[in-house]
Amino acid sequence: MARYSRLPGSVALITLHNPPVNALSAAVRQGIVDAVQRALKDPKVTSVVICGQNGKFCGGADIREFAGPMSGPPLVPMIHAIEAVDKPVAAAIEGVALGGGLELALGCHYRIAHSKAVLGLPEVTLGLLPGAGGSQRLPRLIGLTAALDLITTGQPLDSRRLSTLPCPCPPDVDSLLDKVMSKVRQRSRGALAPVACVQALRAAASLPYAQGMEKERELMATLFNSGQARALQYAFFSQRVVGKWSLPSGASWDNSTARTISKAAVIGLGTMGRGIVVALALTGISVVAVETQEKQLAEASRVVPAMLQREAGRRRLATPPGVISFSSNLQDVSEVELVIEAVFEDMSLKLQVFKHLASVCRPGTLLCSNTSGLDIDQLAAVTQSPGLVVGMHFFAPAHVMKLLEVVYGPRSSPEAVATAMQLGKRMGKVGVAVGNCPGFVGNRMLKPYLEQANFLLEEGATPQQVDEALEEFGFPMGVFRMSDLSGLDVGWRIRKEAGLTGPGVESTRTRQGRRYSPLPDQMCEAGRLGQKTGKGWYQYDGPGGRVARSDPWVDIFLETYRAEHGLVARSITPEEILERCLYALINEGFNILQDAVAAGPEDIDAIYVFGYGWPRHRGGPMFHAGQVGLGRILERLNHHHSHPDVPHLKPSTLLRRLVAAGSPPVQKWREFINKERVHSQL
Ligand SMILES: CC/C=C\C/C=C/C(=O)SCCNC(=O)CCNC(=O)[C@H](O)C(C)(C)COP(=O)(O)OP(=O)(O)OC[C@H]1O[C@@H](n2cnc3c(N)ncnc32)[C@H](O)[C@@H]1OP(=O)(O)O
Repeated sequence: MARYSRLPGSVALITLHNPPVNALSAAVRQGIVDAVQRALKDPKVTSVVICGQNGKFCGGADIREFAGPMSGPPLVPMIHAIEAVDKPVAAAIEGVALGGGLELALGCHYRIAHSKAVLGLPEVTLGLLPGAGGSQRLPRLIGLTAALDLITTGQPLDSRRLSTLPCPCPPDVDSLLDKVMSKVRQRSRGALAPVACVQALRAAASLPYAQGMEKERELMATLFNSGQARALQYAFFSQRVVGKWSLPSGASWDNSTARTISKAAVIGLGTMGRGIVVALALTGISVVAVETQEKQLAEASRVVPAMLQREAGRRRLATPPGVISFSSNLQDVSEVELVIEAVFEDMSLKLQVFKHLASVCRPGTLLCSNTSGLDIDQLAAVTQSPGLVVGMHFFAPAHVMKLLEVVYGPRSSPEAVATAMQLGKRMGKVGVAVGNCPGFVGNRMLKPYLEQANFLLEEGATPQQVDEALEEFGFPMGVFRMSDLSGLDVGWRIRKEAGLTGPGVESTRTRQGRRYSPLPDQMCEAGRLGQKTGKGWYQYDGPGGRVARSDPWVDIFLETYRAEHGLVARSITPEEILERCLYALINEGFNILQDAVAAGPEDIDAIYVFGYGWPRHRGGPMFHAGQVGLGRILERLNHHHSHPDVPHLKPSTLLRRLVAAGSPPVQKWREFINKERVHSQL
């Protein structure tokens, strides 16, 4: 027979009981079948362990039964049924697991054996073969060669201990490891751990166990003491910290209730809108996709279902995607619970859409804008319920990129923020709640970074030099390669709207009282918009080309520009490139914390890691500042702040105060900022 018991907690224990060797008699088989059924039916049971009474797992089929007529449940289907159950089943092997006993263990999902256990398939010695699946499962577990040896001789084995075994390797192991190493180096962009993993496995393949262990210890010690491990562990926690959002009003994730959205609409089916439709539909939400331009609508109706299909297939979704209906009529959104406006980044157009939405949507509908930096309050002001308006800033491609900035204004209700954050979570995004200001967090910090990159070109650097320094740091793409990919006209349009460039604006290097580089505007004026035109800071094989090559035209363009403005090119080191670009960005991060636009450094770091390609093994810009040393950042900002007309390099008050307070670790900044605020020091 077999005894069934449920251990405290969730494990069911099935103990074979048939002294002296727990042979699989008809009664034992029946007992196993019944016990497995019980374990499956018991909702409290989440896993099953099979063991044998009296220190013996099982001596195999009951040899005595072979002589008579078969009775009781047959062994083969019984083992099949065990293998098929969806709760994990483990065999705990003590003493012997022989013949049908080992075959029973092979049908379990896991096997764990005592060091003195003896395992074997001795059927051959009884004129049989391992006919309860042993001849089929064992070679799949231990390979054909070892299985041949065990099954044809019937010789039992001691329970193996992995440290005593050689590492099975393909004949060309060195070339395999070299190939993997170069792939890993390329992919990891300076991360140490993936490289160390390959080194450890090389040791397993080439060294005796003890030496392999020594190598593993050495590698682990290096990783443990590296800043990268600390950065990655910090990134792990910051991802979780941002989920526990809080607003200056005191509303937070644990005192606000989110609405569950089942019907949503997206307005505008350009690149962003299409991605957002797919992201929503993948969560099972029914989406009304609205586009008023006929041509764009026709293209989206063709492209979006294919995108959805592809992504659903890639994610092997259990739930079928939500239904998408396409429309050219804004009136069709009247029944949805939430709208995401994703029209062109133009305030007057967005205002027009919001006014229209306010008139067609049911009262209580949440209205969200996928703006990358425009004023959410201004949009909220044209609706009847400003509390129901938030920004949902997606990143392209919206159905792939993890980051979502959820932008709240002073009038956004906790419910609206909670719903947007919850929706982001359903879409698999890392949502970060941020305050309303031009560019929010991500793009506000990007501005001084881009600005410094342009200044560096004026002063003598090439786009390649700048990009190489940033890529060496760990960004997947340097700033100029990235601009070419996203299109130089995006920033051009924003600068035109801000009155910084365009007809009637004088082509000087100081605008609106600040140092300004007209280089990117001039590139656009020359029709060099990036990959889409086949030419930007680099040249490509043609419009839409992806492979960037340096372009002598750009070198001549920069030389001419410098000559026109009386600038003398100087040699610029990668260190200066990093300091100027990254410290300007970090400094803006401190300003953002000071202004309470981000709740803490983790929010900024999550935004940069998940949305802007900041290398995860460097934690994020604010964490990096702590690693470099706040004093050092302050000193270098002071050094580079030689141009009083470059305010982004002027060290932020918060940075100064942190340095004055002895540079507390990044985990303490939130508390520090709150205290400073209470004492009106910020
Ligand atoms: C459709 C698929 C059908 C079949 C596939 C499966 C086939 C099989 O499983 S065939 C059986 C394979 N198993 C064996 O060949 C193991 C045989 N037994 C042993 O090798 C040893 O008994 C032992 C290592 C398990 C224990 O050794 P030890 O402690 O020295 O005790 P004994 O050998 O004296 O045995 C004690 C006692 O138990 C009886 N016994 C042992 N194994 C079986 C068995 N499989 N079936 C029935 N009875 C078994 C043994 O005869 C002794 O009995 P007595 O005390 O009455 O003599």
